[in-house]
Amino acid sequence: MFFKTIRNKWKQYKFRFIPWIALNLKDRSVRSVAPSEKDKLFNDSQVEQFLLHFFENLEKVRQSNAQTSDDGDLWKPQKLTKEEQYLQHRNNLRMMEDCVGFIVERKQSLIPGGGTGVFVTKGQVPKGTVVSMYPGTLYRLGEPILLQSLANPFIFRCIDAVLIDGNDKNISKSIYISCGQRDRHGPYLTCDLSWVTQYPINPLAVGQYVNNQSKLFPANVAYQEFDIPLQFPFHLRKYIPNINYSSSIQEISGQHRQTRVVVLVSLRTIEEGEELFSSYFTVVH
Ligand SMILES: C[S@@+](CC[C@H](N)C(=O)[O-])C[C@H]1O[C@@H](n2cnc3c(N)ncnc32)[C@H](O)[C@@H]1O
Repeated sequence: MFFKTIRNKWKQYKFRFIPWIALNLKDRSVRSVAPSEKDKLFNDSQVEQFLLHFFENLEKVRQSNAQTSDDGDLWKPQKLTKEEQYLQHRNNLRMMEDCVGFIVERKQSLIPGGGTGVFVTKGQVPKGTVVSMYPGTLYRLGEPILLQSLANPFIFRCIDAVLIDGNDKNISKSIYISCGQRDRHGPYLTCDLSWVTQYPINPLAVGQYVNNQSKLFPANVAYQEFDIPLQFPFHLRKYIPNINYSSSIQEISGQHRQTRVVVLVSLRTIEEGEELFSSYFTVVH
């Protein structure tokens, strides 16, 4: 009876972040989304085109920096020294500025006690642009997330109840890396392992640090889900900052499970120096 009540309550729970974050925050203004919109500010093909374009540009930078011609598609970010990771990150930030006209980075939040936030540190973001991605391990209904989720403020909830653990530390980090290693094809990664470090290869993959809006700082970005299609180019999958907790090839059917990504889309023009704020309390009716 008790578990049934909890299960029903959970089914009705519609906010983006799980309950123990809600308890932490004083300002719980809700962003309400009508069913017809399905919370999409951008259509799926626009998100796909954006990601293809951005990842192709990351790939160009990688190829132009490849030290030997025979390393092909080999991707070993975890083998780089801290300094090499930093240089690679700086090159990719420069690419970001050329490619989309702005840069986003993590910095101390403007909210007292708000920890780290995400800022537009260069350029201007036009309304309706992908500014960031929410990285992490994807858990479908029934997959074991309880242990990782305890006191973890980085568990994001998709509209269809898929959970994303975007914590870059402790057990969450170990699980993400081991799922990424499990799903690699020989030397070729199918997700980005670097967002758990200080210097993500994909500079968009910092969306888990975006703080919740307040009266003083209303939301300027909103979350939007997108399932990466199976035909998405294999050589660009190494820039996707998400991985399924269960193997991407389903045991029973042998079918491939799609990878979910969550992008953060600007709700208005965002100027250089502004911090990004979302609504943790988006409710979809
Ligand atoms: C998903 S994390 C965001 C990243 C976080 N700022 C950090 O440094 O790790 C969510 C946590 O950030 C903090 N946070 C987010 N929005 C906030 C706000 N408007 N005011 C105070 N703290 C906030 C709360 O501690 C919350 O549990």
